[in-house]
Amino acid sequence: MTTESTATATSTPPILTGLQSALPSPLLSKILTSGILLIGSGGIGCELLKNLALSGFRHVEVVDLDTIDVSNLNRQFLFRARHVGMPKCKVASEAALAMVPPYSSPDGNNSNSNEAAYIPHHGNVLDNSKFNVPYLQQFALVLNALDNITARRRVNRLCLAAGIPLIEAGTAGYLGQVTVIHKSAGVECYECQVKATQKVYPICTIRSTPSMPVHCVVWGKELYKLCFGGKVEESMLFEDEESLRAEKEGAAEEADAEGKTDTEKSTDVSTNNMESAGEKSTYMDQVHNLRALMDIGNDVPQSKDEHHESNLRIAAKEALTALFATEINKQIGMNRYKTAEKVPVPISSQDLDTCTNVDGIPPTQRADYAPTEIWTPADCLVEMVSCFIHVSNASSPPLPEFDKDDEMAMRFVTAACNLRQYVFQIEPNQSLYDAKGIAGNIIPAIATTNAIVAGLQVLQAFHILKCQLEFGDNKEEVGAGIKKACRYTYCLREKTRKGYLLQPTQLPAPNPNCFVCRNAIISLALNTKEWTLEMLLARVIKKELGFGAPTVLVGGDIVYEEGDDIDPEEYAANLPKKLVDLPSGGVGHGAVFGVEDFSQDLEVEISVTHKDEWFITVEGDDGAKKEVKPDDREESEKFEIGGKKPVAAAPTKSAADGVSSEKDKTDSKDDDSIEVMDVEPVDKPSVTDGNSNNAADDADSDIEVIEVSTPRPAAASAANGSLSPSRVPLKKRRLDWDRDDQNVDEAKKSKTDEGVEVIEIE
Ligand SMILES: Nc1ncnc2c1ncn2[C@@H]1O[C@H](COP(=O)(O)OP(=O)(O)OP(=O)(O)O)[C@@H](O)[C@H]1O
Ligand SMILES: [Zn+2]
Repeated sequence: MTTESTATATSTPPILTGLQSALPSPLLSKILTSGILLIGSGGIGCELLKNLALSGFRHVEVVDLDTIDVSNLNRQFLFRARHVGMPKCKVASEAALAMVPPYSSPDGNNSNSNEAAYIPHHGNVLDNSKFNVPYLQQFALVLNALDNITARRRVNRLCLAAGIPLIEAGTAGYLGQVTVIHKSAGVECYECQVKATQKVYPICTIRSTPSMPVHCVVWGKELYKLCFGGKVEESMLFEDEESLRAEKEGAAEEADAEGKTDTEKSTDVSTNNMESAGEKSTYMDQVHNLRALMDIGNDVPQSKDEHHESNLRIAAKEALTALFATEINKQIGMNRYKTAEKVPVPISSQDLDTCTNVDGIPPTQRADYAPTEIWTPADCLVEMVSCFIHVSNASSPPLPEFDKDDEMAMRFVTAACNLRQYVFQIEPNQSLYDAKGIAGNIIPAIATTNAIVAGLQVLQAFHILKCQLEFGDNKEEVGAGIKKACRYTYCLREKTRKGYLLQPTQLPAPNPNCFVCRNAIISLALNTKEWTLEMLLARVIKKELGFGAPTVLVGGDIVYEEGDDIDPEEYAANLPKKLVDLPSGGVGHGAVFGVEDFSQDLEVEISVTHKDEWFITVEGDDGAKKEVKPDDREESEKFEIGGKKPVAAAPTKSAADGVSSEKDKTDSKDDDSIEVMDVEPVDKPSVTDGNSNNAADDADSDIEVIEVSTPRPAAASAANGSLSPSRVPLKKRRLDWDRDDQNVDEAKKSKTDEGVEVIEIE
């Protein structure tokens, strides 16, 4: 646990007076006493913290693993330039705490219980030693403001196991969605739906501690701008003397305001940022030098002599050494990467030496070059140097902005991205082809969408608290209340037929085949004679199914176990064994084995189909699928989750179609995948009146359920890997005051007064 921020009531609370008139007093009392856990203090998280503070919440804990980067400042508005490098959760908690209205109870009692505490935890929510079921059970509810599937999955499972409601949200550009997940409400969980295949990456900031390839592609694009851009200051990696000075002054003021002594200021490095505030990065001077040698931004063009190329190589080596070694070492020394999954490893000096090796051939100029190959660190460096030389020799300047269709830009970004991946040990490395796919799908994050979504989350929090207030410890009733009151709301890009951009729908029922919330048996097809237990654990049980510390049981006997108190050697002998050769009868065709994870309170059974022939299947113009050729992927990629249950005889190849869909599924479950469905304006849905959904009728008089004729959701279902984009709601609702457009304003006003969750956005 890091530092705790507290504030006490002082005088008449002006904002709380406003809250007192806006919220019913029992709800306000509940808000004042409820503990809230927020996971993620980035784009959505900052908005949420501000909303929570201004709504009067006084007990909030915030988990985030990242530190503040310059690129966060444009919309993560709780952060200032002087905070760069500090933990996001700490700065955000302190900024939000300052917004909490002071509170004095009606009897004038300013006791300690009225003290507000916003507690930051600079850590990874995947860390089971801290963020586990008992920890979550302290809170009334959990709010997610995350940006990746792995963490969302983890919080989903923890909340289900702890029986704590989770308000999940995500945005992708203009699209967003919010929903409520709660075990006793009997509603869909985060993992109930298979994700669609289209991916976009709604990012416009740089992760200081990257964890996914997309973070490194974004960084590579900014490095392109820094090295080749017409306006170097537009790169998120740029820093100038002025902002450094402001940063230093800000940090000093902050330390003074906190009453820190000089000794504290000099020693309090990890939390206060004093030591690094205003300190120049190690690469900026070298980059300026390199730009000058390439004649970028020079007032007077450089004259180039016969030493020019070797000077350029030396400058390139200095800049790349600063970027991929010196700066990394400096940040490691300042404990900046303490939440990284693996300790970063600077690029070796041996590799960096290749920058000045005139014989080095860039991978893209080799005879056997293929855009799908993965470059080594040395390849990446040679490729980057060749880009610098290319630009320096070109008759016209490079494109000022990265363009994925510009060949040099793509080579440069692929190499830069991979070098950063090597440093942070992020897999899988990206071929030029892969990196292009990611680079082309990065869309800007939009602050307004984050703000709208965070507002909706807090309104859902009010509903949950009201249910907890009304039904107390009666879990079933609280669950039923949540199911009735809460909404799955889509934030659309196109207005609905009646002109609304928010579309609330009933919380969907769980998928009966969900192994997470419905304990459904998972079917798994793979080659049981080729797969080892080790492959199964890494590729399927951990990566695909998200188990953290699995125990594997075959025939009721443990064949593998992980955990803090387990000796890793105990089951090591089983790891290289083929599945069919495992003890207790092995895992062959038709076998059912168990996997448990006590950290997530999760137990599943996996039913296995042996399959040894895999084919690539394509869909013809007529929609029919046909197998075109044997699948030559690595063995560990040839498996299928879901699909057909095992049959008595070994299946023929036609018994296990869907190789292509298997590939799609694998793709779509990448941690960094983000799916957005096409956005369709809601045009004239066919209203089958009279069939309006009962729950909505009796739950909310303000919502009417109408049926839509097509299986396509009228709403956009979006989010950064967040909710259930492929879900196709059969029902669609609209506000009843929407029925008569002329009365919308009046009706909206009256509903707003009641604090309904549907807002019209002009
Ligand atoms: N495993 C994790 N543990 C703790 N924090 C995490 C974890 N994974 C992601 N986060 C944090 O979640 C936050 C997500 O915020 P981020 O700004 O990237 O996305 P966002 O809130 O969807 O907004 P935007 O899309 O506008 O960027 C980041 O600050 C990140 O550090
Ligand atoms: Zn589920």
